[in-house]
Amino acid sequence: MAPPKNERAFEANSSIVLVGCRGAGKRTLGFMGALHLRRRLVTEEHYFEKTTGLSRGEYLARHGREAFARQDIEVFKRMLDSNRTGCIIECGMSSLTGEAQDALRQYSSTNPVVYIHREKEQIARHLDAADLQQLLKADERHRSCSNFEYYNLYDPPNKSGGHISGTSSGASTPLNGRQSGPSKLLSAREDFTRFLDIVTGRGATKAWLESPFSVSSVPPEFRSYSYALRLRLSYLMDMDLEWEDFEARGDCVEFIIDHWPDDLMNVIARQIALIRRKLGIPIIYHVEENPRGERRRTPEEKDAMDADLLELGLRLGVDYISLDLQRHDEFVNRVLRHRGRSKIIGNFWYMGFGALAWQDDRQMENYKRAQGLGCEVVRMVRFCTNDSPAELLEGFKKRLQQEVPDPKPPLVAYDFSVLGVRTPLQSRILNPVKHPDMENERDHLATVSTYYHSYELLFRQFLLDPLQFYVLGSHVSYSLSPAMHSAAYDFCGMPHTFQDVTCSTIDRLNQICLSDSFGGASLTAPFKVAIMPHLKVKSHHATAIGAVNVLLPLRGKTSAILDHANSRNKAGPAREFFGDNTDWSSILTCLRRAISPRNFVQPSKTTGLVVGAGGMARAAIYALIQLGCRNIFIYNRTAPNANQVAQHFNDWAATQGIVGTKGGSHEICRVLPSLSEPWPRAYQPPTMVISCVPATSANGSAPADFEMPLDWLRSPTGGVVVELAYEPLVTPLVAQMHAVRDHMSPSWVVVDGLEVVAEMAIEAFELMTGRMAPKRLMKEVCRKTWEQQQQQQRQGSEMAMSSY
Ligand SMILES: O=C1C[C@@](O)(C(=O)O)C[C@@H](O)[C@@H]1O
Repeated sequence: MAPPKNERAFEANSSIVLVGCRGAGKRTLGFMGALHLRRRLVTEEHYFEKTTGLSRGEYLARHGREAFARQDIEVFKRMLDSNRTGCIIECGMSSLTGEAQDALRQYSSTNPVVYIHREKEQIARHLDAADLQQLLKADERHRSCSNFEYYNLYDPPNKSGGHISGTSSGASTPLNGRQSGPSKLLSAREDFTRFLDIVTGRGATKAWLESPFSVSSVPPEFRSYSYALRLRLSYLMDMDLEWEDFEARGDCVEFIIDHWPDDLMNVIARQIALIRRKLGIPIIYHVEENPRGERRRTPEEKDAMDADLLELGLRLGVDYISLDLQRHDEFVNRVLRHRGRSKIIGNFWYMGFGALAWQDDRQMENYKRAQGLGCEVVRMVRFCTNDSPAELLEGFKKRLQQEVPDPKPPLVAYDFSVLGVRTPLQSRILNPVKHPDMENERDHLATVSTYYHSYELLFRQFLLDPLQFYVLGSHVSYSLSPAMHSAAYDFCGMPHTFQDVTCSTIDRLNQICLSDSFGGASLTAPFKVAIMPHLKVKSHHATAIGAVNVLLPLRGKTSAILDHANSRNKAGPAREFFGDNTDWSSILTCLRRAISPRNFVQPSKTTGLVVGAGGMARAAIYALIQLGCRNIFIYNRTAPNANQVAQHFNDWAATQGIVGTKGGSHEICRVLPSLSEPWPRAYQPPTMVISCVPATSANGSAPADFEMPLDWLRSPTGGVVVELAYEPLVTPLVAQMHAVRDHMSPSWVVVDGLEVVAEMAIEAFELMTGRMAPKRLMKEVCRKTWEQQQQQQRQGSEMAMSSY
């Protein structure tokens, strides 16, 4: 049976329309979205004024209500019509009228129309109490004229200094109690830009092209092993764990709607937004047929309500929709027609006694039907007593391999009993798992296994191998990486080890890397640049920067990258290696997290300053370029080295068509020859400063002791200072910025070296193992280990003093 046509497959460049009530945050999101997608922002208000020469208020006052209404709808339609591609369109109050909604409904057959809504209390802050109820009621009508929905979760200013936000965790509190203070609206920006990547379909492709070994570039159904963390709505509404506790507990979340609280649609939208913000992993959206506490429904009632609930999942742009293929064709077809970019998991669940046996031909027919309908994954699950030996399922999988033509959608298949899934490894992908501390007596399917146990079992059954990982370089005995990575292995049930090995020759590095049990290495000086000519495969970023700090063995049996990615955590000979750079991405994450909305990068204005000219300075420059900064200054004590780095990036930028925004030469990097130079008057003072020089003496040279000349510190909107050194943690620059913040300008944010180094280890762990890192844990271990090292050093020097 051929699948019905997908009616929500839009061209990637189609303009995206934002509708919703006042106070929902459309303007801010529109602005962020336009920057992210590099599109033009069209606002209804501005368009009206541009078209009629009058503001809406003026027009109303001058021409009266009726003429205004006529003009308003006409301008509204013209705005949509003349901006069909390449824009983000923010609708104002007009979208509350019936005629405008009809126009939107029609527009939504070719373009994404996103209904933006949020917590009522947040909207109430922008409205009179009298208007509120009426407006909120009218606002719900936006659902019927849109085809996407975005819940704009409140983004509170960070008080504790430690929150998880999507793929990257927030800042922890530095030891002196000062916080770097992640920027307000950071999570909103991350959430919304990720949502837009889903709507436009550019997310996965981008991740894959840029860093094919990153966790997000291999979808869970294509990993060698993957696990779905089951989270029920009934549990989430009243959970006794914190969101942070769910970090790195599954490759994706299966969100199960098993309960219908009041205001169900909005509750679901909010929970999806929370899962995205807090865990940042793909979501499988599953609607349970018999929700708890509800009366038995007729089949017609079931179909109508469940189709609406599934439709909501599609509108929210979830990654996977779990679709029961045993439901009526009409029901199945409606979901398939509206699937958009969500992947379909075609389900055949046999829940009661008398489930079809694996050897029954109808099972094979079921699989083929799902394949014919274009399902991206097929999930076949059987309830059994205890009469189903493992060989039967294995036999089914073998038969399927032989009988069904390619391309075959990945299969999830397992038996479960009243005690849960019978053995956790029946299915290779999307096995159900639970959190170890989660009490949920209703969830038979997940009562047995946790992510930790399932993974540990893979190693115990020799499906995966214990490996050795390293940090390699000439000064690594101080490295915090071994403690962070080891803690993460323990957390994840991986028997790997991570050691620091001091070495400085390529021969020695080779010796280590050629071992069959070599898992990967973090590289530091002198290898970051020296290794480049020895690597056959490098990420696009590493090539641009000219430096590598993460090395992975390539053990795939074919040359396909996916095959190599799926050979991680396995031993064996490796003749080729892959190099990536997480220095730049960690700096970028820290900058993004700390930069205030007032200082969001504007290519034509924003200025960045990088101090230093080594490998890390290169990564910092690249991070600034990736953020959109086109005016970058380099200061280094030895100016010729800075000239060389500037030259490298100016040459590279020219090949990419990236140009500076000021001066005749269009160069993006310039060198500041001395600290006594005044800040060049043609440029704004920097709002992003990244210091990449040691604060203690290294290799016999004097410590850099860098501080910002006061003339360079005149940004009226403050900015961010990222200090990469953490020996000592309060470097002269950090101390200076704390003083500036206390006495001159509180809008400077300081990111210390431990925050960046923890981020580097987190990203390296994910590349090396292919699994999400337990970020909060790694950050805690980073600070604790550093404190212990400091204490040991203090004790050491006290002992040395007393022996005099
Ligand atoms: O600079 C750093 C920190 C590091 O050297 C460490 O010790 O953790 C590891 C390197 O890969 C990274 O580039």
